[in-house]
Amino acid sequence: MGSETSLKLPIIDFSNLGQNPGAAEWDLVKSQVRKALEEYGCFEALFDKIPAEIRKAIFGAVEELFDLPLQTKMLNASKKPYHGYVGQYPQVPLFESMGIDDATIAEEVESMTRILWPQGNQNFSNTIVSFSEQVSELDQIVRRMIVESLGLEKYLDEHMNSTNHLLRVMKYKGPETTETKLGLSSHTDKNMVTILYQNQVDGLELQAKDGSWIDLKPTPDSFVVMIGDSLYAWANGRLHSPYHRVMMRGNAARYSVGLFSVPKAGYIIKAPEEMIDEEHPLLFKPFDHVQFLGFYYTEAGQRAPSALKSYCGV
Ligand SMILES: O=C(O)CCC(=O)C(=O)O
Ligand SMILES: [Fe+2]
Repeated sequence: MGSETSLKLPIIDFSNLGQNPGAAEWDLVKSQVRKALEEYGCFEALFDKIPAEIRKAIFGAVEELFDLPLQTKMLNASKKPYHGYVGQYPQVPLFESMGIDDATIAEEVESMTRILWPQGNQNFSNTIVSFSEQVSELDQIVRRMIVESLGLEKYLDEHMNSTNHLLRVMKYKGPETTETKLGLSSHTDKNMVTILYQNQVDGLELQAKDGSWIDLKPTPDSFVVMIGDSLYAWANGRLHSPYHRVMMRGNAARYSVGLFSVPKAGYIIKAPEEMIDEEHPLLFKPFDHVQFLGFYYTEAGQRAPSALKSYCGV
């Protein structure tokens, strides 16, 4: 199971898309997205609409945040798991992260910013909001392509309105030994779609369907797009939600930023009837993502090989 592989993730170029679903380029990219998500549940996306200043500024903002004293960061301790500050976990000592709910909404980000910088930090909140807005455009393009390729157009608005955007920023210290050390344990994401952007320190690994681990080495221009369990359930298993982990080497710190489209509390995730037939019997009973997360963070949920299956598998 633990073997390395020379498999490479597909790289999909979104740079030449007009805002024009139905054009030839749109359909071509859509078919690449579908294929990559069936096979890997993940791909690298080239998306040049995000200006270089914002790409650069985001890591400045992230470093500034993690450089705050621990007590300050802990002021934003999480109400929901992984939504606020997380760090100093004995099982993943190199890892810390901060979640920013509704990261595309300026007032929400500003009020969270004031917790950390009572005197305000407009530069920080502006950077977070612009980055999140730009990346959420890629999230919307990808999800629209998914909905179309599954033939679920009539659910497009419902699907798009069913989520909020959570931005999580992550820091992994370098282990500063010659050994490779665990940065973040293997898991599947529980949300709909995750889009990751990293500084140039690699470490993210993705498990292919054959069990081998692919080292991701995204270029400075690319984003890693990944499917979570909620979309896997909605598509009734047609798209893969991959296990992934972070393994750290060397001295340099790795910074990454993830935009997570997260189903709203109270929204029931239910595979549309179009997804169910003799070849594709229903995999999961309808569920509320927030309640599912509640189960995931219990001991039984953490132990289960697939928390979603244990929670609501048919
Ligand atoms: O840091 C990364 O690249 C991955 C983070 C991750 O998998 C997660 O936050 O769910
Ligand atoms: Fe993840």
